[in-house]
Amino acid sequence: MDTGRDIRKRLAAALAPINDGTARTFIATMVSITSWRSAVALVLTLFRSLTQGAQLLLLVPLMQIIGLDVQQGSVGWLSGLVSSAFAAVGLRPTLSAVLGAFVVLATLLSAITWWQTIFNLRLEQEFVATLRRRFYRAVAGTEWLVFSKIRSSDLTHALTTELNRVGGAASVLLSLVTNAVLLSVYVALALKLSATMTAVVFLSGAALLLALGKRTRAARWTGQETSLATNGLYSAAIEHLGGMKTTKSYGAEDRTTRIFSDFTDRVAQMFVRTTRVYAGTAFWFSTGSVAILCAILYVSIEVLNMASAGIILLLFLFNRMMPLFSSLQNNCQAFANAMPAFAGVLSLLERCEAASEKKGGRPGREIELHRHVRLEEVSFSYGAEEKAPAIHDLSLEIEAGKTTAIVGSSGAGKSTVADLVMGLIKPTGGRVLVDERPLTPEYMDSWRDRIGYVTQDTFLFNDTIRANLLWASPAASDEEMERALKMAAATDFVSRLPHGIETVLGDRGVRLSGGEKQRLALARALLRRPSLLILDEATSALDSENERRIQRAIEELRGRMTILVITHRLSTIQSADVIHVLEHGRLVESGDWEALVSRMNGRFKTLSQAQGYGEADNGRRPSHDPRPAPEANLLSE
Ligand SMILES: Nc1ncnc2c1ncn2[C@@H]1O[C@H](COP(=O)(O)OP(=O)(O)OP(=O)(O)O)[C@@H](O)[C@H]1O
Repeated sequence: MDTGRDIRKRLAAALAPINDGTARTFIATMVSITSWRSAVALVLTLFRSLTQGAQLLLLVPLMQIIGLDVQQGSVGWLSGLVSSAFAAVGLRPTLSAVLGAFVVLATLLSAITWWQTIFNLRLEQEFVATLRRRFYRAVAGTEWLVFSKIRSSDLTHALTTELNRVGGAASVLLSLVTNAVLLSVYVALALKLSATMTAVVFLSGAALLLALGKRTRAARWTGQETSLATNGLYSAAIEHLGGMKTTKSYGAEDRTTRIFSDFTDRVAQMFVRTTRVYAGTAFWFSTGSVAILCAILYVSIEVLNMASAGIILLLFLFNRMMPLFSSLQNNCQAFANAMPAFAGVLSLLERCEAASEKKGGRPGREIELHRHVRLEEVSFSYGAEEKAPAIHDLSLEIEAGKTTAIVGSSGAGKSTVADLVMGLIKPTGGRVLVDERPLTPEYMDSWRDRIGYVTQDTFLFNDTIRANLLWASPAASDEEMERALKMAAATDFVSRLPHGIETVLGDRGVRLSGGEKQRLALARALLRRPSLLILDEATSALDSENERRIQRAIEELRGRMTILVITHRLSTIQSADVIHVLEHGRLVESGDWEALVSRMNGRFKTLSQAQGYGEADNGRRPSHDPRPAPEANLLSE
């Protein structure tokens, strides 16, 4: 036989899935976000439960009216209570008064339920929206290096599906509290009627809960598996849709469809399993409830010889209580099922918050670029697993008002230098200085405000061109936008679009060609009138005509703006004031074009010759088309 300790242990095990740290954190988070609204929800629940209890009590005068004896035992006490309530409002418990009261209470109950439904839904949505905003802010504020190591599909999955499930958990929790309060009201009434019978029902209910505790654990397991399966489905969907062109060109549609189908099957399987757990529970509860109700009837009539009014009232009460046990069990399962989603969101959130970029500082911490950006013996490693640092003891200068180029083979560390200059990553050794001021967190907002950054991987919103431009510089006027578009050689194609600057761009700007997108991204950067314009392979998708136009525009900016060009293609940097050549994260050569191409056996000279720049005219005029197919780029190793 189970000892008290055994039962306590089993009870703790049954409740473990909803009573662990995650559940406690969930409740604490929900209460802290919804604050006083949680208290209002509780008060509404209490009102609703009391109204339902009062409605049930109206059975007592009704039984009296149809001729049952309601004066015996505890029913007599309840009958006295109801009569006093009627007397308090100056009525006698006649049939019409009782039915009238019933209608009033039913209307009140419907009104409270209606209000509670909307209130709880708002509460749930507010909770999820706040959590979602907090999550997004944490993600956006995460240090670049940490962010770049998190799978974007994990973040998308957490922000969408998983946070929806967390919202579901909030709703379940509210319903769990409602059911628990209602059950307490019924229990209080039942105790008044028959302590013995209530104890029997409670023990039976508890026994059922214990017996089905395994199912709550199963619900948590299916919850975990559902999180994994939907996460897999998300990343597969994102990867497969993003790579559809490659898939088609490889004729691999069937293969990717098969991979995708596996994920889909897994998700379907997990949902079926979850429902099976719920359905099993419902089966055992309804069967158990009937058995318990029969036992109650038997004991009340045969053993306790209870009066008929008491039996009817108890039957009504227990008939309402048993589904509440079942609902509680269901709530527990659904809550346990959603907890892995919350745990996953929380773990990502904590990871992002722990790696939050410490920037912002005090107002007035302005930084200006008047003289130069200087890298002083800078080293940088992406992680302990890296064999050699990405940047090694690098010292170089980006002079204000000049155009500086960084060239080098693929993986030489060019983009890492740009990230260091922007302060997106911190040197593991050495310093980055702006006008001899170390680039520390308190200057970061001011510094980034002064940067225009254009990459090869252009990112445009699914919105109008105007909105895309204003995103970078919200106060820009129409004239400024036009000027920026002109400087980026984008005026022609924008004016040819159906609605000009008001044209809505498709998903990631798909309606535009790669070169058009790059020109818009450049216009957006120029609109900020940056002190430092960083072009990281920014003209890689442009044809020679547009590249020349942009180069001309950039040349017109000379002296007004500091420009850092990172490129494979030497055609874009012929007029750069200084060219730095990187190799394996080290600086191997620096100088202007003439100086570098005239250096015997110089690395740059070799590179320029490999790209078709001959001896004639100081190696400026390519001996053949300097623009080979990108994959044949001769700077790549
Ligand atoms: N987020 C990252 N995590 C780990 N290693 C990285 C990361 N980004 C870059 N690296 C590594 O650092 C080195 C320098 O990369 P970087 O992107 O700066 O080179 P790059 O010269 O810009 O190359 P490319 O011209 O091909 O863009 C490479 O070996 C690369 O594998």
